[in-house]
Amino acid sequence: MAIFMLAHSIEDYITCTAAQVTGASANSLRQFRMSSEIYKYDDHFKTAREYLEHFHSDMLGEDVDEGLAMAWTLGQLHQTFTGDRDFGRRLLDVGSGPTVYQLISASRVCPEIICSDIHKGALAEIKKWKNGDPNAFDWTDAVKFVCELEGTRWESRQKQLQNAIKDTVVCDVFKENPLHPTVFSLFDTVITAYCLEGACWDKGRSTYADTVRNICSLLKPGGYFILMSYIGVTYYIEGGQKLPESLRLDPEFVLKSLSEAGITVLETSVYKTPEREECVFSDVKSILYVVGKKTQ
Ligand SMILES: C[S@@+](CC[C@H](N)C(=O)[O-])C[C@H]1O[C@@H](n2cnc3c(N)ncnc32)[C@H](O)[C@@H]1O
Repeated sequence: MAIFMLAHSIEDYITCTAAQVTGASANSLRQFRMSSEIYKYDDHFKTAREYLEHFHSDMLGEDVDEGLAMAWTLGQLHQTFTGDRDFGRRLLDVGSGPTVYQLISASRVCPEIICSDIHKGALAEIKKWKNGDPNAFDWTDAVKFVCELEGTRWESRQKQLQNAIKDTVVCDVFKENPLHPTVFSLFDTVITAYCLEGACWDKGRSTYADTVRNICSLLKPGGYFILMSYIGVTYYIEGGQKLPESLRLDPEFVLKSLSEAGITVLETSVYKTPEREECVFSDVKSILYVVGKKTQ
């Protein structure tokens, strides 16, 4: 989990890193499309790896600005996936970014997990980790934390998650079928953590509701939907400027969007972000965690 991201079209992600080589300004190269997979990750971090190092190198520590609440989040996911519900075999994670913490608990019950994101560099980080690459980001602390809750052995659970991640695919939540052109049958469970609010931050509420509908269309009737979202952001900070946010998400609107997309909400929890004098990335107020079931 981490910050909202301000670059939300594929063009934004394809900012050319050649600026460093040629001395040209990044702005003058913004229009230039590279065929390479080395895209700028967002407006704060050049690469997905930099993002990981910033937000997750002390993953169980407290980041008061963004309300990074890893222990709370892992605890919510643990409770969800150790309950009585049958989450099926096949799970899709939408907007995975370069992270896998959100899938640790799920991997105990769902043996086939597909990770998806618009950013290929983020997916490449997941692939490295799945393949046991020695340069992959280290998720051991998160895995150990969940294993303490489960009473399981972390080495075998880490392997279980690595084996469960079957593929990483490009997705775009703005498409009616976000996984197009890749074809999958409908999923038993869909998770999305901190993706839609970032993707839609300047696009308004009706676009947000469309993205909720788009990703819920990938879920089987009777399947489960798990969402984590930042709430109450009124601005993002970029280059020292406060950029007004267009969604102003509150739990009521998020839940209404889910309901309009055919999801019956079963459980919600809220984590309140600690008060702080100055915000670094945004003025996020809380985190909403939702478990729902597709009924239509
Ligand atoms: C804040 S990160 C969250 C990553 C991860 N889920 C987590 O919990 O840390 C948001 C992710 O949404 C992805 N994203 C942004 N716009 C998107 C879009 N239109 N379609 C799919 N993913 C998108 C970004 O590339 C980024 O990896």
